Amino acid sequence: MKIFSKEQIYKGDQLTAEKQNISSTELMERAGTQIFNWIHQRMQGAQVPIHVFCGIGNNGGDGLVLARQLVNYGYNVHIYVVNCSEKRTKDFLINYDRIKETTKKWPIMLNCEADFPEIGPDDIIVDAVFGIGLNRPPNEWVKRLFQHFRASKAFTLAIDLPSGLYADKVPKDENGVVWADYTLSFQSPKLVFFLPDTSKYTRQWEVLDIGIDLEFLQQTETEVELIGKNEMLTIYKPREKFSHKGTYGHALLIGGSHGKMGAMILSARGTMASGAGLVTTFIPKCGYIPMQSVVPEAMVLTDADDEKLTSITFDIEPTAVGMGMGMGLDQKTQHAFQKFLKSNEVPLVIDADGINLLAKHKDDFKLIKPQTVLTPHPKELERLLGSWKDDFDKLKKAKAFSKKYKCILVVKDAHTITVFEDKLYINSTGNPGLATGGTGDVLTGIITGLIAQGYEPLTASLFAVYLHGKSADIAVEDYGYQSLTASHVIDYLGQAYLDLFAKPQVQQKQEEKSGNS
Ligand SMILES: NC(=O)C1=CN([C@@H]2O[C@H](COP(=O)(O)OP(=O)(O)OC[C@H]3O[C@@H](n4cnc5c(N)ncnc54)[C@H](O)[C@@H]3O)[C@@H](O)[C@H]2O)[C@@H](O)CC1
Ligand SMILES: Nc1ncnc2c1ncn2[C@@H]1O[C@H](COP(=O)(O)OP(=O)(O)O)[C@@H](O)[C@H]1O
Ligand SMILES: [K+]
Repeated sequence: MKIFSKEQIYKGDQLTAEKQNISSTELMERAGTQIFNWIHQRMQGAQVPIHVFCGIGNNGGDGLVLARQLVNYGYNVHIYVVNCSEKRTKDFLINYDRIKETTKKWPIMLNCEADFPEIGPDDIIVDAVFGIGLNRPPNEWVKRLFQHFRASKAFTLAIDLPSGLYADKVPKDENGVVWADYTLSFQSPKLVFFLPDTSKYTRQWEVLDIGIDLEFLQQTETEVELIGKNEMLTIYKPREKFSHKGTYGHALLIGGSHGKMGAMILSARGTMASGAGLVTTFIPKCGYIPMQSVVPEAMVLTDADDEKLTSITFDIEPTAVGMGMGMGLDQKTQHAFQKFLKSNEVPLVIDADGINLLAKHKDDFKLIKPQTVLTPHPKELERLLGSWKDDFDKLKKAKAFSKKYKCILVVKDAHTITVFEDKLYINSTGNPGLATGGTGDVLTGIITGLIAQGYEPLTASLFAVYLHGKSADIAVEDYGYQSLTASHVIDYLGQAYLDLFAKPQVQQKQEEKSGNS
């Protein structure tokens, strides 16, 4: 799913109005009506007090359209105008007049803290104060209004995005933002819903279709994309009937050290489960027996050293290499790693201590070949890029790094973001059950396995991150967040593949009723 920028959203609105020959007021009517339909479908006329807080821009206009419809349908609605600026938009004013014609209970003007209404914990707040047009921090009293919302504990539904949140930067003061339970966003979700600094401002979100011009939606290239099942179905490579293990590549995994062989075992199992034809591991001698015993499907090559890697040499011809898992930072390992980077021509994934070694020897950045995949967690990313001011600064630095070295950066987090040059791909699967040792090693195994099978490195990264998270989403149903382990992610990977083609439950039920299968 495309995530449009603020500028693109404004352009889409304008183009839609022109092409569909409608006014911006009619588009606002559509937007507000969609919000109303969403609420009406769930509330069915229930008389819970609904407090609609409208700003003076178009977000406030949406709120007024909604409030008018709620009044018309007999809801218990209280309407407020958050009178924070003289600059009211045309469509706000039109809808302000319309609401005055609809009800004698005109909107209440809020000008300061003394005007704040009482809000009960079982009431509903609709936040239509600011949308994507916010261009400076709200006034102090408006910030206090947002805190008043939060203190009330009422269910808070934000329109388009929680007020006080910018579409393209991180707000400085968390008290100056509405903490929404749910956000109904027009046209596309906003990037800020997925970033560690700002995702806390909405627990859940949903996109409402307001009939923006289809051609515009399809043809506009966006910098950010949300990756879900639909995107993955188009890149999935089916297994051929007359195929054999040679068809699906030979993955080589390099890493491990005394006490950290588990990382390599998890990676190897992840690679195998991703569908690679053959897997070989290159590890220090001490890992030979554990690896052979736990992963009999994988072949093992060993370093001359017992405890660490000192010289990476092999006589196989891998189709993809994944390295760095549990590898350690010994100087001899560093030299072997550097030498390997210089000579390697095979598509490469670098993780964990591979990234740490690069970060310690920044001169080696130049050895990163185009299309190399790096999979840092936040701490490794910081070692690689230096510290950042906020999430937007982090993404800017990540894009610059990717552009400079033409590499793919898999920035791991609750919503992993894969960065390739100027594009950001946000993953939609995964859960906090993954916050446990070894899950990253499994991910590297899966990426390597997919590249070995012929997926392009970028596609392999996106698909692996998606499958890894999906597997955890399925496994968590059986194990819960606390007991989910990296091994479960491997065990459920098959379910994640199968889920790609699972029919949505509704469709399945309909087909069962009509006797289809
Ligand atoms: N396709 C879409 O997404 C559509 C969006 N619409 C709505 O339009 C919104 C954008 O509307 P606007 O551009 O009018 O802007 P908003 O209503 O989001 O924002 C605030 C308005 O107040 C002013 N302002 C900004 N920061 C302020 C501050 N700190 N204190 C006081 N005033 C401030 C701005 O000049 C702007 O006019 C969207 O978020 C959405 O709710 C709909 O009406 C129509 C369709
Ligand atoms: N709260 C979370 N929600 C979703 N995914 C998470 C969460 N925490 C961690 N993950 C995922 O788990 C993996 C952890 O990787 P990493 O930190 O490298 O672990 P390790 O080095 O122990 O293998 C990443 O894929 C990351 O995106
Ligand atoms: K809002």
